[in-house]
Amino acid sequence: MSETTSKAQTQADAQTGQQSGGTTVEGETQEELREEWVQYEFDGQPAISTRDVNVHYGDDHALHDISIDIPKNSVTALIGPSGCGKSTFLRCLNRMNDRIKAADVSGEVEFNGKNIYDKGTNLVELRKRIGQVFQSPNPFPKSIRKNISYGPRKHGDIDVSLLSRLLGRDDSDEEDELVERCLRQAALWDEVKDRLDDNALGLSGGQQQRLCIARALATDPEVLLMDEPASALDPIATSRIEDLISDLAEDYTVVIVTHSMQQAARISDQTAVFLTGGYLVEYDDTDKIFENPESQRVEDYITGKFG
Ligand SMILES: Nc1ncnc2c1ncn2[C@@H]1O[C@H](COP(=O)(O)OP(=O)(O)OP(=O)(O)O)[C@@H](O)[C@H]1O
Repeated sequence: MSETTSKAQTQADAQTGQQSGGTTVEGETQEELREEWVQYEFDGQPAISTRDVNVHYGDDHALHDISIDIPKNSVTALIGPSGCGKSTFLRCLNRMNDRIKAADVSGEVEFNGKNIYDKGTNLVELRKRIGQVFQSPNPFPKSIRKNISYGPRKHGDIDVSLLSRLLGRDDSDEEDELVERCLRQAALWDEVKDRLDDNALGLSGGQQQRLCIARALATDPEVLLMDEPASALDPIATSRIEDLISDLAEDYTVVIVTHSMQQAARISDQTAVFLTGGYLVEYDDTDKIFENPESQRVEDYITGKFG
């Protein structure tokens, strides 16, 4: 279907009843849905490319043939109604679904020229390069400093100097530099620089979430996956996280699941819209999705007719 006819065809389908009532896409394959919109094109290289990603949880087919290219150094939002597979798809991007026994993933996810689902992929290395920030802030019950340096120390990325070890000291210039860099990148340094050895659990929710972002940055990732990172925060803390995400996109690729269409519109460069049943119904520049989507279903969803 051509670009010019696709929307008209979709609307005609809706009138002839081929559309299945908006919230579901029963009877249509991902391939048929895919014909409703034009392949999203952008300048530059993708950070991640997915090809025909399917996920089953037992008999439940939770994601259908998801194929998208995610541009480097930008924010990609995944939106859609509850249960449409946003988090499942996000977890496919760094194989976090491997931890869910019932999840069966097929298809390819290409990162740095390799399919991350190939045998022999080093999962520790993969998750250092593709970090994750969760819905609720989950700092370790350790000092602010140790929250940042724990991972790099564990992986041997920070060497404690021989002198420090002989003196029984745990600190190092390398650690100090890392802690300051990550806290600055996460816009938290000024608030915590005088209490780096305090327990992180004493920070506010918004500060804890920025600490978790700083912790994710400490392993030197290329991609940050965020699953509703602001949903547990008040509006002021949310706004700080949104500003931070926009700043981070200068150096990192961010993929964010959000329930808030306003948030997706504010901070993302491109948006993928999923609908119930685990189908991708449109993927394009965020402005296009919110101002002139190709798919009638997307228009109905973003104008609040359902979902
Ligand atoms: N661990 C699991 N075991 C079995 N089924 C699961 C599991 N996680 C998700 N599912 C199912 O997969 C489908 C997609 O769920 P997922 O959490 O990915 O959707 P979502 O769009 O992120 O939802 P929400 O917006 O409510 O967080 C749902 O039908 C859900 O019940």
